[in-house]
Amino acid sequence: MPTIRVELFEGRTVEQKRALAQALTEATVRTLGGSPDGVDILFFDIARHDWATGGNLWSDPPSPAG
Ligand SMILES: O=C(O)C/C=C/C(=O)C(=O)O
Repeated sequence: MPTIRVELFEGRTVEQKRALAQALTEATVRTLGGSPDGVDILFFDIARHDWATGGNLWSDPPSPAG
């Protein structure tokens, strides 16, 4: 069964996650076949101070140079 991990910044609402779970499940079944009951969606809320891109934490203010 396909299992999809979604790692995202904390703060999204249950309604947003419900809508995303439904959209991802529909897209998975449409693309791969099978049953919606066979698709698992796992959400992982990540704090901005636990996520870095380009060496910079998302919790830090952007540098003046961009
Ligand atoms: O929007 C989120 O929840 C996470 C976004 C991450 C990025 O935009 C990135 O890593 O570049």
